[in-house]
Formats: sequence, C-alpha cells, structure tokens
Amino acid sequence: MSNNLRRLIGLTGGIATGKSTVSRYLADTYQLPILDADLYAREAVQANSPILLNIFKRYGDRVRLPDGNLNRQQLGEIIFNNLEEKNWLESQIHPYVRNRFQSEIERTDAQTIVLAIPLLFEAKMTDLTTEIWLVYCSSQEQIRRLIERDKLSKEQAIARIQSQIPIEEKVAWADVILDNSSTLENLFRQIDDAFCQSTNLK
Ligand SMILES: CC(C)(COP(=O)(O)OP(=O)(O)OC[C@H]1O[C@@H](n2cnc3c(N)ncnc32)[C@H](O)[C@@H]1O)[C@@H](O)C(=O)NCCC(=O)NCCS
Ligand SMILES: Nc1ncnc2c1ncn2[C@@H]1O[C@H](COP(=O)(O)OP(=O)(O)OP(=O)(O)O)[C@@H](O)[C@H]1O
Repeated sequence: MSNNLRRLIGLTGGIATGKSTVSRYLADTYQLPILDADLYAREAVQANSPILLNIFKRYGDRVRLPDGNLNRQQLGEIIFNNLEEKNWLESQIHPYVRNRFQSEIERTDAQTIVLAIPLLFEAKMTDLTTEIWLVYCSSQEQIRRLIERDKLSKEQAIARIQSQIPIEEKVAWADVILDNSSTLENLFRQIDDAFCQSTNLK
C-alpha cells in the first residue's frame, strides 16, 4: 500500500509517561498494528549479533552477563551518565531500528499503523510518520512511575529523564497531546477523541 494513503502515527513521549499503555489500548480497542522501537532496539543486541559484539569490544565483561547476553542495567548506567557513550550506542542501534521500521511498514497491510518511538525527535525518525502523538505527564508523576516500575533511585530516574529532549519542547512538534497525569479512564477518553477526530478528518 502506498504510504501517502496511510496513517502512520508516531507515538512518542518521555520515559515512563505511558506510551506502552497507549499502544496497548490502541491495539486492543481499534486493532491497530503496533511497531515498537524498543523491541527493535532489543533485537539489535540479541545474542551473537554484530552490534552486541561491538558493545562487548567497547565495554568488556562489565556489560556481559554470565550467559553471554547483554547486561542492560549496567549498559544503562554507562550511557545515561555519559553523553559521548550514549551517542556511540545510538550510532550502533538507531540505523538498525530505522531499517526495521522501513521493512515492517512495507510488510504491514493496514491503513493505520502505530510506530511507538520513544526517541522519535532525538533519533530524527519523524519522516517515517504522517502524524505525531505525544504522551505527556507531570514530571513529579513521571519520576514516581519510573522509580516504582524500574526500581530506580530518584537520581537514576532523573538521569534517564534528563537524557531526553525536555517534554515541554516536544509539545510544540506534536499534532496530538495526550495528558496522562491522572487516571487511565481519563487517558483512554483522550485517545478515543484523538483517534475518532483525526479519523473523521481524513
Ligand atoms: C541502555 C539500555 C540497554 C537500557 O535498557 P533498559 O532495559 O534498562 O531500558 P529499555 O530499553 O526498556 O528502555 C526504556 C526507556 O528508556 C529510554 N531510553 C532508551 N534508550 C535511550 C536513549 N538512548 N536515550 C534516552 N532515553 C532512552 C526510552 O524512553 C525507553 O522507552 C537500552 O535502553 C538501549 O539499548 N538503549 C539504546 C537504544 C535506544 O536508543 N533505544 C530507544 C529506542 S530507538
Ligand atoms: N494513568 C496512570 N496512572 C497510574 N499509573 C500509570 C498510568 N499510566 C501508566 N501508568 C504506569 O506507569 C508506568 C509507565 O507506563 P508505560 O510503561 O506505559 O510508559 P512508557 O512511556 O511506555 O515507558 P518507557 O518509556 O519506559 O517504555 C507503568 O508502570 C504503568 O503501569
């Protein structure tokens, strides 16, 4: 199907603001196919992949688990505290992620597809999309959710949030803003409105 006939919704937002919650709802309620950057980024570093070998070459055994897999927590400690290393890791992984999106978009036979891309702006992937939805929540709530879900310290949570472009800047670049600072019911209502309104506009 030609891409200019399709809706390619770029779903983005800060870490732990609720992107996965939104994509699950869109999949369950509207049966939309979801393509997920985090999954492709995991695939890029699966056992014995060339990118994983490069990572081991650069950081050695401290990022290698006894079973040969990547120690994600340890790599996170390195890259979320060092911009140069974050840039290096992204230069390894983002081209792979972009290629995976391009081939899955080609392969997926649906009029509307959701592309869940946390680093949509940072990784310059907006050209893959035809509209952008941003999931937002207050920074207090974002820190609380991140600490609770990933069992991070407050300092670790803040380092992760600060490694992304501030959400206030992203707001200006989005077509739809979903405010997920309160209840899930409230979020789901906003998603219904956004999906139905923009469907009617097309
Ligand atoms: C550093 C890694 C190993 C940490 O793994 P971990 O399992 O703890 O986190 P996970 O991959 O589930 O990511 C959780 C969230 O962290 C944020 N995040 C991930 N990578 C980055 C990054 N390079 N810069 C800023 N935020 C990031 C995103 O909001 C993401 O949704 C991992 O995040 C990674 O490989 N990152 C580099 C690849 C990347 O840029 N992925 C983002 C999708 S394009
Ligand atoms: N409205 C809400 N009220 C309370 N908890 C919520 C709400 N929305 C999401 N959460 C919880 O907050 C956490 C983060 O949500 P979710 O995993 O959907 O975020 P995400 O943006 O996909 O995260 P990441 O960037 O790390 O992939 C999860 O534990 C989720 O259950």
